[in-house]
Amino acid sequence: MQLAARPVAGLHGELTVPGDKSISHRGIILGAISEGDTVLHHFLTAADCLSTLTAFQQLGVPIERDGTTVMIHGVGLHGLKYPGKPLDMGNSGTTTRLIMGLLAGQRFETTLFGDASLSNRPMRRVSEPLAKMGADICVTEGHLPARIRGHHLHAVNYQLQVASAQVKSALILAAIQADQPSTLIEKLPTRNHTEKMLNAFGADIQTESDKLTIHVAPQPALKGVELTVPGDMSSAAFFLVAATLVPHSKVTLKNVGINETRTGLLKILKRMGGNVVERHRQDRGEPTADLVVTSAALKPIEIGEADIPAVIDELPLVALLAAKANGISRITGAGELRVKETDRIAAVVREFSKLGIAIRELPDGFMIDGRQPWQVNKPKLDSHGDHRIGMTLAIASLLVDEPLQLDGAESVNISYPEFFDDLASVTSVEIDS
Ligand SMILES: O=C(O)C1=C[C@@H](OP(=O)(O)O)[C@@H](O)[C@H](O)C1
Ligand SMILES: C=C(OP(=O)(O)O)C(=O)O
Repeated sequence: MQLAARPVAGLHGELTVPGDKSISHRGIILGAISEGDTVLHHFLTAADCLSTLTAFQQLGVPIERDGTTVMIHGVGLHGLKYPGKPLDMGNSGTTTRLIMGLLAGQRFETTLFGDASLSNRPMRRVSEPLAKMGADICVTEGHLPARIRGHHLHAVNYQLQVASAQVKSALILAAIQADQPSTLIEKLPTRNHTEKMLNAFGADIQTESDKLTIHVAPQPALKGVELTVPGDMSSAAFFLVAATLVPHSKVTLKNVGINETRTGLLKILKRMGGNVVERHRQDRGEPTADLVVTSAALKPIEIGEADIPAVIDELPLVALLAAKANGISRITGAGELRVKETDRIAAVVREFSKLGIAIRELPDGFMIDGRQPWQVNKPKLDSHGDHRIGMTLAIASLLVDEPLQLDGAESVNISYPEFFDDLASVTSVEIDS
C-alpha cells in the first residue's frame, strides 16, 4: 500500500485506541475457566485475540461477541472439553503459551498449531518449566505443533530463565491447578496482568515487594467479572511517537492503560525530552489515563536489559525516536526481539537502512545516530509480516517527503485493524493558520 505523506500541519485530534491485547487475551481465558458469566467491554477484536476466543469456543466454552463487547459463559476450571481437533493459534505467541500452561493440567489431550511465523518461535521456554510440574507436553524440535496430554500437576518453586510475561503466565495458569502453593521468581518484573486479573476473579496470587517473587495458591474456583479493557499502550505508542516526531502536533489518546509494567515508553520519552502529559488518571483495577502528546526535539538515549520488559513491544518505535534524536543512542539487552513475530532487530535495521537512517545491528539491540539526515534509497518498505514493524514503518513515512510503499500492510490486523483509519484521522485534520 501507499503510505501517508508528511503531514505539514502536524498530527491533531483525539483517539481512543483499541483495547489492550494482553488484557483481552486474559479476559477470555479467565472468563472461560470461571464460574458464572464474564463480560468484557472494549475487547480487542484483532486477529490475535480472536485466536484466543475461537480456541476457547472449541474447548466447549459458550462465548458471544457483539462488536467489542464479549460475553463468556464460564465453565469452571474443570469444565473445558476435548476440542476434537487441533487448535489453531494463528500468529499469537500469547495465546499459545498461556493455553499450554492451562491445558497442561486438564483431563484431555490437545494439539496446538500456528502460522509460519509462530511455528518458528521457541516453545521449550514454556514446556520445560511446565514439565517440572508434571506436565506432559511434546513440542516439535522446540516449536509448534505441540501435543499436550493433560496431567495432574504439582507445585513448583521455580526461577524463570527468561524475562517473559508469557512464560510466567503459563506457569501461573498451571500453578492454580497444582496440589500445593507454588513460588515463581522472575529475572526482571514483566507485565503483571495475569496476577492482577486472577485476583480480580477471586484467586490468591501474592507478589512480594521485590516485584519478582510471586506466590500462587491452588484455585479450584474463580468467579466471573465484568470489566472494561483499557486502551492498549502498545497501540497508543504509535501515536505518542508520531506526534512527538512530526512538528506542530498535538494528539490526545483517551483511556490508555498505564500499568507501570507497560509504561517503559513513557519513561524513555521523558528521558529523551518528549512531551507527554497524563490527565484524568483512574486507579481502579488496571490504571488508565488520557495522554496528551505534543511535538518535541529529542536527546539520544542509552537503554539496557533492565529497561526492556516494560517497553518490549515498543522497541521498534524507540529505534525510530533515536533516529531523530540529536546524537547516538544505544539499545542493548533486547535479544528477545529476535524471537518475536519476526527477528525485529534484523527487520528494523534492514528497513531503516532503506530510509538512509544510520543504524547498526548489535547482537541484542541497535546503535543509531540520529544526527545523520535521512535519505531514502529504497522507497519500497516491507513489514516482514510483522504488525509492529509495519506500523512503525507507517509512522516513519510521516517523516519523509518521498512517497513510500509498504508491503505486507495487512499485518496490522494482528493487533490493530483500525490502525490506518486512526492514522488518517489525525493526519488529515485541517488547521486554521
Ligand atoms: O504476556 C503478554 O501478553 C505478552 C508478553 C510479551 O511477550 P514475552 O512474554 O514473550 O516477552 C509481549 O511481547 C507480547 O506482545 C504480549
Ligand atoms: C510479540 C507480540 O505478540 P505475541 O507474542 O502474542 O505473538 C506482539 O504483539 O508484539
